[in-house]
Amino acid sequence: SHKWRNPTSKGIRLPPGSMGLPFIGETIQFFIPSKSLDLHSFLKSRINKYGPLFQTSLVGRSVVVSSDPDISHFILQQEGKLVELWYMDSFVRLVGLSGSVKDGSCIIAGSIHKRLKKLVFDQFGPQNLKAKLLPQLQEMINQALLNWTTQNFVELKHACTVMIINFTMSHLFGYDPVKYGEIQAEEFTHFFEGLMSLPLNIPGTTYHRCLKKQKSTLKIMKMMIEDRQAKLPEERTRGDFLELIVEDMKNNNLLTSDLISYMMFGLLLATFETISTTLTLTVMLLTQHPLVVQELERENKEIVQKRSVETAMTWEEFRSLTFTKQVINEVLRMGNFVPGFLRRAIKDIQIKEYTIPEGWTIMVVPSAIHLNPETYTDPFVFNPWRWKHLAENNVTSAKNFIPFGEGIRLCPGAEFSKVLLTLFLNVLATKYSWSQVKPGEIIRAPTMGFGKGYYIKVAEKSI
Ligand code: HEM
Repeated sequence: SHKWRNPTSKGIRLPPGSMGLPFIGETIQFFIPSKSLDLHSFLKSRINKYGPLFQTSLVGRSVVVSSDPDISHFILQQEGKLVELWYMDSFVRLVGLSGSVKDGSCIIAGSIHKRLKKLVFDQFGPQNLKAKLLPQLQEMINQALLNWTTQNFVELKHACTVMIINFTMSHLFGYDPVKYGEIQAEEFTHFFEGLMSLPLNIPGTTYHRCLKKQKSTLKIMKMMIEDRQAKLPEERTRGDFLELIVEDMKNNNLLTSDLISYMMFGLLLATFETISTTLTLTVMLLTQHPLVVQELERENKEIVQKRSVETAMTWEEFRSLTFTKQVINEVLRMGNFVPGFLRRAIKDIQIKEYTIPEGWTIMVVPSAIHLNPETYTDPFVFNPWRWKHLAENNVTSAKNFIPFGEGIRLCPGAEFSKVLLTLFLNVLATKYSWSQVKPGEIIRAPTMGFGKGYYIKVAEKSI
């Protein structure tokens, strides 16, 4: 480890670990693709060697990695006090979270953060889900699946991406393709890989393509906002997300159309990437576990036997899909789609005998928590039934299951995501059958991807 980097002169003790090579640090090891759901080898080897809290150096930054449930819980509770949100520079630039890209800091903080978060909660939270989104999501899922049966095969992540982008744009943002042109959702399929690629803004690179797509989408979003502002009095009936925002903009001049267009773009990204990845992994795992599919069918039969199959599912019926939700929990536990939650220490932080110096990056890794054999017996076995047992024995406290984060930065799309995933699973497993065109491949680098794609053929189930 490099002495010049370690402020040991202050007499503080840093967590164990190695800073690797000058400047590059251990970045290369961190980005080496791993092809399983197991803990990434970068983490595994370091946790074995140094314990659950260790130091490293990534993309030119000094980082402390936490894989300990209690330390992670503590850190995630310190937002605004000892830590603040921090994302990698290339990510920040593309998502547009930041006005000042130089130090990667995020300006959506404090009172603006609170306000925007409330807006997102209002739109994506339980109340609106129950009142409005549940039937809309069912329609989206039914239409998409029916459409997939007409195709020779679908690449699942791509197909889900298109489904979700079209839904978010039309139902939440009130997008009108006649007015603004087709959204070209398929161009977003590799957007996230672009975020994680080298930030070289040269024509031909993935990063350049992403920036271009971002720019054109932001322009459309800004037009949508301004058009809606102009029409507000007579169009106050849609009750969609854009209407809520535009109402709020009237009373707060910090909420400019530039800021809001960035936020909408960020929301779009947050929605499609996480959910399409989760859905793809879900189908992959179900294909390997036919007993789970049988149980999903059994649960559905029990619930719908009281009514015609064609009627939409009610909120009460939805709530009683206990096993289906256990499957989703199990996929979220094993999937770990967000490889690390990033924070920056705004003060020196004392943790046991160690100090995390001010300015350092802290990465909380949920995978280490979700794959901990002390909490989850045989953590690499896909076993949705374990959740019944876990609930009965009160094993999983909030600290041991954090797929949506924790604290002030808790994902405001958590309920929405769970409803969408549960509904999709219900419809797929009960009305459709599918076969793999070829086995899928899971690649973590460190975010999850599916290599050349996961291709399936979908057919309606003969009843
Ligand atoms: C399976 C689906 C999803 C997963 C696993 C997920 C996961 C997460 C996690 C772990 C965080 C916290 C990150 C941190 O603390 O650094 C987060 C934040 C966030 N998520 Fe999600 N998310 C999902 C879907 C969604 C959806 C559908 C939306 C759309 C509303 C959304 C919007 C957001 C936003 C706006 C934040 C930032 C919150 C803040 O900074 O306060 N997410 N998500």
